[in-house]
Amino acid sequence: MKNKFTLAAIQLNTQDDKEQNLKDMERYIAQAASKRADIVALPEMMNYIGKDYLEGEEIPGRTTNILCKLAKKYNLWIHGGSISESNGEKLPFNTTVFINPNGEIIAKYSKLHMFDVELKDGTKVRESDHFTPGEEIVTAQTDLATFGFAICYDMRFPELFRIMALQGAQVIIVPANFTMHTGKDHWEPLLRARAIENACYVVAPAQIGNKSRFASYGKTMIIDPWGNIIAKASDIPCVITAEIDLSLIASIRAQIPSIKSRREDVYKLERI
Ligand SMILES: O=C(O)CNC(=O)[C@H](CS)NC(=O)CCC(=O)C(=O)O
Repeated sequence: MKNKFTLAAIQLNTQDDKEQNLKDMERYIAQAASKRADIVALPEMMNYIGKDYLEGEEIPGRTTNILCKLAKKYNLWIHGGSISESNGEKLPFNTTVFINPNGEIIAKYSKLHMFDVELKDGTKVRESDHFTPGEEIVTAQTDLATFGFAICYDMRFPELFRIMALQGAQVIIVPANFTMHTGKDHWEPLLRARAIENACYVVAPAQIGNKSRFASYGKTMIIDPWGNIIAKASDIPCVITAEIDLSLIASIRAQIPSIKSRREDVYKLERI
């Protein structure tokens, strides 16, 4: 396994023109490849955000087939930020895919926690009216690193990240479409806390721009296991990159053994 590799995160302003969104995704993946990225990650709902909800795509399907071709063309890993995944007669899942450089989908994750809120700024969202929550915690061991997967609102649930860290996750990818109202106060502290408490990298590709339901906060960022923000996007659609050095994880965990010194004997949480 390489100890160091280059990770790119894409910030998008996805709107309700799916054809344009797919073109934008392709353009920014090409840009990430030109920056010699080994892996590129895209934001939540990367192919469509509109006032109504698209019906879901099969996986594999049109959007993921495009990503698989691009992964092979550019010989890189692609973490496909989420799309609406069809679920038979039921509401679709909000699902991300993880694609290897051979263009194969090796993992997929459906968002566990549904964003059902009424915010002081008037933002009212009921994600559970439009999506079915996932049922599984997903990590993937690869020759690059061991990755963990979450989506957006999931980042408010530290137990999910702790379980993925205990399952060996070294880099946790959290595609998002955060609201401006919550993002201005919570985005950075939540992401940095998940990185610090688990001594792992956290990568958050985000949506930016005004959308039909709420304005998106943006601030795509890559955070190291110490909690330093090692790359952060301007408020435009763009690609940011950072070098991932997995040896940092071991050195930080040797200094601060917060994972090892957990009091499982006291917590008695059946799941962990
Ligand atoms: O609805 C769509 O089009 C795509 N899905 C989203 O944008 C989701 C659900 S509305 N957004 C969030 O979960 C924001 C979480 C957030 O902002 C927080 O936790 O503070």
